[in-house]
Amino acid sequence: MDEVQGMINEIVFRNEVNGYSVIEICDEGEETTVVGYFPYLNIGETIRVAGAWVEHPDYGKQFKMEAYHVVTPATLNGIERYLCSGLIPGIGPATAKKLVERFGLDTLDIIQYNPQKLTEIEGIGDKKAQKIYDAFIEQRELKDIMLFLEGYKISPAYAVRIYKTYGAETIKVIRENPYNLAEDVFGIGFKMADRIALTMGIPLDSEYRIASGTRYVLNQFHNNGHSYVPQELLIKTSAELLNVREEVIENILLSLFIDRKIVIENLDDVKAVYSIAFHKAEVGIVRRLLTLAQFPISTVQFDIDNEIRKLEAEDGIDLAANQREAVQQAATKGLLVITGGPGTGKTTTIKTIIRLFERMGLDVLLCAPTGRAAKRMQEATGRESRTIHRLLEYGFGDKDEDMVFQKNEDSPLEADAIIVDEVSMVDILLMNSLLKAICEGTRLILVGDVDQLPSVGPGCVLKDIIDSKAVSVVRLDEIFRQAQESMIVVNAHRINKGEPPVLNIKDKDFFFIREENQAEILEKIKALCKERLPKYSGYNSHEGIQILSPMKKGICGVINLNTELQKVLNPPHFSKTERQFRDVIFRQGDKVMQIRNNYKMKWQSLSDPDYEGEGVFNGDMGIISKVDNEEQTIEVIYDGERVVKYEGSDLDELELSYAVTVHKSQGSEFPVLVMPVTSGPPMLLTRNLLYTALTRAKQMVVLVGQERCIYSMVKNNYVTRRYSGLEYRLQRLGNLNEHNEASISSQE
Ligand SMILES: Nc1ncnc2c1ncn2[C@@H]1O[C@H](COP(=O)(O)OP(=O)(O)OP(=O)(O)O)[C@@H](O)[C@H]1O
Repeated sequence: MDEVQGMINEIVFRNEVNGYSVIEICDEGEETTVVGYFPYLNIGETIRVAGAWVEHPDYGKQFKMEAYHVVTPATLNGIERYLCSGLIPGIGPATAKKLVERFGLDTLDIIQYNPQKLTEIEGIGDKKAQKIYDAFIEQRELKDIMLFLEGYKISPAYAVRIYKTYGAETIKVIRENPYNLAEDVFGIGFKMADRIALTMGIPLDSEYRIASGTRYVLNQFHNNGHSYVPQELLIKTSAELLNVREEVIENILLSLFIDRKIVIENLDDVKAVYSIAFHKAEVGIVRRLLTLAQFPISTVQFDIDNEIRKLEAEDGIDLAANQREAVQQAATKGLLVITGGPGTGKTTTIKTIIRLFERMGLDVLLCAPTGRAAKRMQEATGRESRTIHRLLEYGFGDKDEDMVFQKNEDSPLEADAIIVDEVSMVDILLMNSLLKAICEGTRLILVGDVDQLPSVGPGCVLKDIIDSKAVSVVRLDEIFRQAQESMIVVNAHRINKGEPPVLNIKDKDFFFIREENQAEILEKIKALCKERLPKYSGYNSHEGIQILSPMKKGICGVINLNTELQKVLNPPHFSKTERQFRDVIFRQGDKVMQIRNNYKMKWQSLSDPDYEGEGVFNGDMGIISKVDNEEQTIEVIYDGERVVKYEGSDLDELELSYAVTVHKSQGSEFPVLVMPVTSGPPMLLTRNLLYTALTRAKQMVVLVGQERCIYSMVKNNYVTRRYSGLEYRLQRLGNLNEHNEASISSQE
């Protein structure tokens, strides 16, 4: 085996997922190309590589790495290049130069052992010195962890994620129980954890392995929207994954049940297996909903019918019979559900309910599951509306670091009425948390469109509540004349009933452009967004025009659409800085979306820099206003007002958002919507998805693709079944309560 040594001059190519890299190393002016799977690499570092010389047909002589180790940079040039390679936020080329000029070969030791001295450099204060120290230590730890994990064939990209979860504890946690990885680290499945465990010598039939694997399968079902899993299905799936007999799983389930790690319950004729949290949530929702529904609400002093008539006269509207019914019931019942499709008057009804409640002197709180939905509700009603999380004061608890809802059964919401919009997006955990904070006697009004896609999290709460018939529901089904003018509304209702949409009526708002293949669809969408739609609609793709796609992958999937649209809508320009993060380039001027709720992320007001707050939420869209490659930060302005600074791996939470998936668009509305319609997985291309997509548009819809795909989506009434016990429990307990009431009154 040969050996070469040199300082890494350039990383010519790197696959972040598996670590395969082509690098240039330099030793005393002599350059060598080295290729191989490097878990960890940094410009400026010197490496010693063992391997063999090979001849590449295109690139000539290269050194193929078999093994290598890193030699800490030992020359001034090496240290400077190492520091400004993008490794440490806060150190760019200028700072690196100053540091090396001042501290010479001791620079890295100073950072590691005496960071206070860094403040001797102009422009570095205490805060920045601390930041540099933290990042440096993090890099050192990360390097060790990457090398450790490489022994188990874990790629650098996963190694970073694992490190982000466990920090300096990583190696200890994995040695203790590698199966923790599957539960704790986003994107790591049981199989990867299992591979590590088996390599570490844990036997195939270890009880530990079987229990972890079975719980992992159960969690997978929860992640796919199920509140429980039928026992038989869980046993079968787990036995297949773990390659053991079904009896082994059956025994493990029993011991997990005895140890109170899971719940097994007979729901009618199904043996349902739940994780504890989901079982608690489901049972809690049922109890609390029925309590609210059955709590007597007194309105004797108030002539509600008369008051509604007065409101109608003042607003110059004539409520439809079921709208009036909804307003009356909202005032007289503890719990009411209002459901209806687009244009059926939900917002008008909510507004009337609020006005009536205000006249009755009731305190009303408004909320919705996402920031965008809450904002829309606020705009439509002219009253403050918050996200459910904000309403429940989600934040750090007194005792520990965990985030908790500060509003709960011990500190309930103080209100006479609470109106929740877009309830179809609320999952069982959030619904339970909300209900915990609502006292008996507070009126709860749940509003939503039951035909929308269900929540991302487990359960189908709105549908189950409605189908159970255990609580009062008012369905709004009349499309008002004003709404009928819109083909978006008319077509949404047609699609919901399984009828094909009517396309391209002159002077209307629903367009279809025929393109046969995906490459042409993509080109057409690019042209539409760049030229035609901005001219025609007055909006642009940064503001107002939104592309939705059913899929993430493929030519017309969100990932490729964003790459391609960025090229035409925000191309590189000498005046715009940019930064590559994993496979994405973030450029000044790009439209981006936050993809996770982050309650700790700080923002600053653009108009008043002294005004600050915390929290950026899943689905928030903004524009990149600054890319600072010296500080290694990216600034995003949300709603033209809140400035958020992303550092380092925060960028994991940011995506380009010229195009977003239909699932991500739930709860949002856009003036103009463009969507590719082309073939794809039938489980995805459903009526429900098309309906949800179209109802996001307010002024114009443009579908680009193949008519037959639209028709097959309309016909595809496949609704993924979600295992949920909510409807069953509501029915059973609701009936039981009714029965008890009836028997009590007959005894009286
Ligand atoms: N009783 C009514 N009489 C006449 N017009 C009405 C009535 N109720 C609602 N409308 C009108 O119908 C249209 C749709 O109503 P609204 O916005 O309340 O429906 P929505 O269900 O909230 O719709 P979307 O879900 O699309 O926002 C509006 O233009 C509204 O003014």
